[in-house]
Amino acid sequence: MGHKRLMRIGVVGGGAMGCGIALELAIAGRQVVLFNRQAESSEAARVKLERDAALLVETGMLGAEQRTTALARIHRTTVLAEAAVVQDLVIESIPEDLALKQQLFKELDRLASPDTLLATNTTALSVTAIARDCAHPERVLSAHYYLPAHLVPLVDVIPGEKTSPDAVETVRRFLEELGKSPVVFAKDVPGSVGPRLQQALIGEAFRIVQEGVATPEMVDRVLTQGIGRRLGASGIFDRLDLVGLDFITNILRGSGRPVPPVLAQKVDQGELGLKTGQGFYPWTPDSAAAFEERMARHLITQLREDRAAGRLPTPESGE
Ligand SMILES: NC(=O)c1ccc[n+]([C@@H]2O[C@H](COP(=O)([O-])OP(=O)(O)OC[C@H]3O[C@@H](n4cnc5c(N)ncnc54)[C@H](O)[C@@H]3O)[C@@H](O)[C@H]2O)c1
Ligand SMILES: O=C(O)[C@@H](O)[C@@H](O)[C@H](O)[C@@H](O)CO
Repeated sequence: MGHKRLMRIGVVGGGAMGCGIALELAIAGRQVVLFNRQAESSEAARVKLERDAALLVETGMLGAEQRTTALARIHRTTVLAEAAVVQDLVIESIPEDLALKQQLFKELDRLASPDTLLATNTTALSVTAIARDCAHPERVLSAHYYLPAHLVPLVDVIPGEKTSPDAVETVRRFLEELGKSPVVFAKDVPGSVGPRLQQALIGEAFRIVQEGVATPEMVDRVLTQGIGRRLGASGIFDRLDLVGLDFITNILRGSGRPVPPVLAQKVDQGELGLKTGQGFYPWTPDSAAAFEERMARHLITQLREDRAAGRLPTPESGE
């Protein structure tokens, strides 16, 4: 089935997330109407858009002329109807408050024609609940971006209980056209996957600080100079395959932690990761070497940048 190309987009809530979303849309040639309730917050959005665009130009991600054209595609308004009427898609990014979002979606649902898609950027609320008072909940879905929205590729696409498959597929394709990496999740589970993983990390970080094991600065250093560095090139399951599923099982057992059944089963079957050609992923010698090389290149890039910026000492040459 042919899917509608989404060219006119309303963004409601020009704060930290809404500005990044609007900028990326405009760079990709979309006409954007960016709604803020107050003239002051709309002016703050203008300043933020200009600053973010300037950095893209400085880093060579965007030409100077492209920047001017893109910013001109963003029309800022304090009139909600302008962001909702005659749009192909409206993306909501107002504060994380269910009653506020329900009220806004009721209003958007009334203002926008039934073929205008409505997306929420909620982090942890149910999209089904947000669409509760909409007459057309089939066009409401969640498109959860990550901060800063124009620089992090992942967008979680989450259908509500009544969202039409066509709306989901149209938004998924649209995000790909923008150069994003959309992942469609099957269930409307508040918090979906990324925020849930982050909350586990945040919870553990607080426990570590409260137990007096490390200061917040130490925790941040462990992340930025240690485990966080690798996360740009690997996830959890491919990394476990790299270190060996038997190895991680021994670590869990040694520290008195339960071994998840899916992990124990893999180890019992001799599926230990890269070294056996099968773990959570299948591996060939070539794909394993490519994975290790990609990781090494990623780490080299970060080392080089940190040393050049003086964030890490440059090692003695040994000459
Ligand atoms: N900040 C993040 O890391 C992040 C990441 C992903 C998703 N989100 C989600 O995005 C949404 C927005 O977060 P943010 O960080 O951009 O917040 P923010 O406070 O920076 O921006 C919210 C914007 O909405 C405006 N606003 C407030 N009340 C409004 C209303 N009733 N109607 C219309 N506009 C209103 C504010 O003036 C502001 O411009 C939240 O649902 C949040 O959970 C945030
Ligand atoms: O990291 C992000 O950009 C988002 O997922 C946020 O909504 C937020 O950091 C939550 O993950 C916190 O749990």
